[in-house]
Amino acid sequence: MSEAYDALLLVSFGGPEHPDDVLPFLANVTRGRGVPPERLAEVAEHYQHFGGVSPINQQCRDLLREIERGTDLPVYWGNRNWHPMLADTVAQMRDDGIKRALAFVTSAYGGYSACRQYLEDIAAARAAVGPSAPVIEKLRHFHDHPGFVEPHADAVRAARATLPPGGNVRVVFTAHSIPTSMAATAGPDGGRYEAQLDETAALVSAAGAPDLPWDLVWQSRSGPPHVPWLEPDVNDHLAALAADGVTGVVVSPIGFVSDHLEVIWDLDNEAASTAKRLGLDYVRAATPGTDPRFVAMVHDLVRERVNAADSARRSRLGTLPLWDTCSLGCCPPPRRGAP
Ligand SMILES: CC1=C(CCC(=O)O)c2cc3nc(cc4[nH]c(cc5[nH]c(cc1n2)c(C)c5CCC(=O)O)c(CCC(=O)O)c4C)C(CCC(=O)O)=C3C
Ligand SMILES: [Fe+2]
Repeated sequence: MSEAYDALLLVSFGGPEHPDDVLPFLANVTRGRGVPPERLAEVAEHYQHFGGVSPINQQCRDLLREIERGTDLPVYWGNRNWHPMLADTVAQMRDDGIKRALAFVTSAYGGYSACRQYLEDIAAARAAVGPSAPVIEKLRHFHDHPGFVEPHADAVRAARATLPPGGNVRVVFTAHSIPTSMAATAGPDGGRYEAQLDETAALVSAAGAPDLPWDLVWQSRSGPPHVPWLEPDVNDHLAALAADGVTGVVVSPIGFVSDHLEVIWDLDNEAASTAKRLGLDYVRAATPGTDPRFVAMVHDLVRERVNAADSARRSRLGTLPLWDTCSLGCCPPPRRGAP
């Protein structure tokens, strides 16, 4: 497909696949991040509720298989926090003679957790492999690519159709909350994580349920209680909607690309119970997963990067500035322990 690049690398978060993996996985995720032990114990229980198996790795295997069907490039897969670990994958790529790869990261947005941390982990994996490690270039943010927006929009439409007819229905878009200090440093001028999510929400709403009002709220808050994170939390928001006379909600997790643990626990379990307690009709819209349009998007992003001409005409629905390569100082991590 291209002479400039000789491999494609799928990079994801990673998740445990055995009860014994849960604690070491959580240690990898939270190393040096100031997450209180009470929160970790609580999250460990969420994983143990599913037998210690997060669905995310299998979802990556499924996506990998579908991506491989559409390209002649060898496709590799490495995670930030659990096996297959990026450093092992990059070592394998080196052994296979790979010189220059493109990386597709399973996060559509900018910001420290959503983008830069992946760049840092790719850099750390390359450093661990040494000077013979392949060059690895991350593909751009895809928050407004039709291959991401359209599957979310169809899912909203399909989910809505399962609610009882009539009623006062709202679409509630969710994404992973982040510390407000991290939100402030996201992107070249700050606020980019929220701005991109707001653009995605508007696009999904316009395509999937243009007649319904919508909100963008946050889920899966972590960190110590005294550190402010983006609000409102989805559960608090459902209570506010119920108090306002809303009778039903379609919850669409546009912050994510697959139905991993943050979706099946924090939404299908927690938010769904909150809605039940409030007497709200509740349905959760699916994520792209292996939707053929989402898989085709990956190939489109590769094509766009390989052909400079295509970079000038990106396949996209929004208007926020986009770039191929993040600048070095973009999205600095929030200072920890700062007053
Ligand atoms: C922006 C963002 C995304 C979306 C972008 C992307 O997709 O990358 C995301 C995705 C995910 N987050 C995930 C899991 C976890 N996130 C945690 C903790 C944290 N997430 C944060 C942010 C994000 N997280 C932050 C700021 C923290 C605090 C600690 C820190 O500053 O880093 C913790 C620690 C325990 C806790 O929740 O406190 C866990 C277990 C899984 C895997 C699910 C599975 O296993 O199926 C996925 C896809
Ligand atoms: Fe997370």
